[in-house]
Parts: sequence; C-alpha cells; structure tokens
Amino acid sequence: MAPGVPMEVISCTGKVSTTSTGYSKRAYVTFLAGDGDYVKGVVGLAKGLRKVKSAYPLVVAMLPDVPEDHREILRSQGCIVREIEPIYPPENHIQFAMAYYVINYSKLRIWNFEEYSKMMYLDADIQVFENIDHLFDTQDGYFYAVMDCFCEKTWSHSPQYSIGYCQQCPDKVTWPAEMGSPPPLYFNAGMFVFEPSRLTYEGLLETLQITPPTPFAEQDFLNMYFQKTYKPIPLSYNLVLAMLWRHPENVEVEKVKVVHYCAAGSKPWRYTGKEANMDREDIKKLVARWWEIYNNESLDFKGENTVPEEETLSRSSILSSNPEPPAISYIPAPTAA
Ligand SMILES: O=c1ccn([C@@H]2O[C@H](COP(=O)(O)OP(=O)(O)O[C@H]3O[C@H](CO)[C@H](O)[C@H](O)[C@H]3O)[C@@H](O)[C@H]2O)c(=O)[nH]1
Ligand SMILES: O[C@H]1[C@H](O)[C@@H](O)[C@H](O)[C@@H](O)[C@H]1O
Ligand SMILES: [Mn+2]
Repeated sequence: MAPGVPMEVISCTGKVSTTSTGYSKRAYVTFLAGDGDYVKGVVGLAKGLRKVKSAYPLVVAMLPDVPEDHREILRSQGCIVREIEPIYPPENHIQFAMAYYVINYSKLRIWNFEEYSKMMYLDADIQVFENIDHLFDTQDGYFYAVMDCFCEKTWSHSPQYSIGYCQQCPDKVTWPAEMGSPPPLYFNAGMFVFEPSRLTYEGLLETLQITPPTPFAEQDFLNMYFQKTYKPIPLSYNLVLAMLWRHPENVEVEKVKVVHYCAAGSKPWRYTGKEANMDREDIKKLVARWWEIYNNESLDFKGENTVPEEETLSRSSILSSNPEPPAISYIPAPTAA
C-alpha cells in the first residue's frame, strides 16, 4: 500500500475504522495455549473490547495445540487467529515445569507481528471495562505497563518478599542499604503496550537463549530486557487483584478500566465459591461482572455482512474524513515511580 493511503481496520465492534496512514496499524493481542478453559477468557475479552467500543481488532497468538473447534469459536467472535511456533527455554536449564516455560516464553513471538506498528498485549484472564484505545497514542520507543505487587505468596522466592518490601508502598518497609540499591521498577506482564519490530524480536530471542529461566518466566525476562525503556502507567490499566487486599489505599475501584483476574481464586471460569479468596465480596462482584459480559449474546460478533446501514454510512464518512484518534499526552507515572 502506498504511504499515506488510509488503511482500514475491522474493529471488535464489526465497524470499520481508519488510521491516518498505512504505517500506523494497531491491534490488541492476546495469547492462547492448550485445549483448556482459557479460550473462555479470550471470548470474554473479545466481547469486553466490543462492549467498550474499541476501534481495534483482537489478534489471538496461539500455539499449535489449540484445537480447531476453539479456533473456530474465536473466529466467530471476530478475532484474528495467528498460529505461532513454541519457544523453548535454553537447553539444560529446565527439568521441571517445562510446559510452564514454553507457554510463557512463546508469547515473545508477538514482537514479530510487524504488520502492526503498535499493539496492546492483554492476558486471556483480563477484562476491559472501559475503553483504553487512547493508550495506542503513547509516545513510541517505550514499553508501557503497570507496576506489580510483591506481597502474595507467589513472590515468596524473592528478596522483596522475604523482607516485606513492595514497590507499591516503598516507604512502609524501606530497602535496607546492606542489600544494595533497591530493585528496579517491576511490571506485571499481563498487560503492556509495545511496538512489534523484527530487530527487537531477534534481540529478545537471542538474549533468551543465554538467560537462565527464573520463576516468573517471560515476565522476569521482559522486565530485564526493557528495564531502561519501561514507563509505568496507572494501575487502573491492569488491576492485579491482590492489590485489593494488599494495598487498598492505592486502588480507586470506580476508576479501574482493566481487571486482571490473576490472584488465587479469581479466575472467573474456575470459580467454585469454595477456595481461597472466593468468599470475598469484591472478588464475587468482579467475577459476576466478567460472566455478565461473557454471557451477553448481544456482544457476540455480528460479522461484516450484517453491519447495519447506519454503520455502512458512517464507514464511508470515516474514510473520507480520515480522523486521528484523540491524542493524549504522556501518561503520568504512579506515585512510586
Ligand atoms: O494453559 C494456559 C495457560 C496460560 N495461557 C495464557 O497465558 C497467560 C498467562 O497465564 P495466567 O494469566 O494464568 O498467569 P498470571 O496472570 O498469573 O500470569 C502472569 O505471570 C505469567 C508468568 O508467570 C505471565 O507473565 C503473565 O503474562 C502474567 O500476567 C494467560 O492469561 C493466557 O493468555 C493459556 O492460554 N493457557
Ligand atoms: O507477578 C506476579 C505474577 O504475574 C503472578 O503470576 C500473578 O499471579 C501475581 O499476581 C503477580 O504479582
Ligand atoms: Mn494473567
């Protein structure tokens, strides 16, 4: 396509929107492995993005082990299915938890999706409750994500956890001088804004082959790789659920745009009501909000052929008026940054 010619984007709403130049193609991207219930997460996410009228499609990067009927469900929900090859951890390092590392490292293939200039990665256990398309307008050249919390047992292997230090409240337990300088800001890798690039992709894969695997797999690796270009964004863009009970003073629930169902007991499709955290009112409410979207048939993808006349009209007006998405200025870092 010639430079400067508007490029069409089939959005999650089934509408067609335009970007100002052929260079600036944008999409959400999630990741899927296996034949389990995470496909429900992706369906829920596709419907959530539609509900908030996102203008951009959802690409699903998936491993070869995702069965055809699950792929079909996702296509019928308007997702773009992209198969990726697995990425293995460096040889001789992993005896246990091989599947865990393969699943998580394979996510790095999304840097190779060079037909997109900017993407927003969302885990399949994420739901979007407000439109976040404006994050695509962030300045290029940085890696945007939300700072993680170190207080749950999943962090018990870390020096942070052992002394009760968390970057969400760095003044509560301060980092002792005898332990050297405090650890660099650390993001949760369930949500981030990035620019696909072959150069970065190759750099990531080469570096991975000389990097011994660590407990949080690609999350640790990405934190190391993008340490210098990482810019924290407010936690309303990825509410790691443990924040609700670890740092309630940092959370303004009514302002939360994106919820990450990553805490123990919070996966909506695993909810039994009987395990850890499942008796919490906030968890019950958020799980119910997720199911409301998942079960809402009016949010199913309608397909291009059924786009109502109105939208067909607005499509041509969009194409002729060639709008830019609303610009936002730099997103301020949260308190600890
Ligand atoms: O069987 C699986 C397991 C995982 N996934 C995909 O992998 C993602 C990561 O797994 P979880 O969401 O279950 O794990 P967490 O939220 O605890 O993961 C956090 O830590 C991980 C590494 O430990 C990754 O960095 C992940 O992006 C980050 O949000 C899922 O959302 C999903 O997209 C699958 O498709 N199938
Ligand atoms: O960094 C970790 C990691 O992403 C875990 O898998 C998640 O469950 C935790 O909430 C988070 O703090
Ligand atoms: Mn997750």
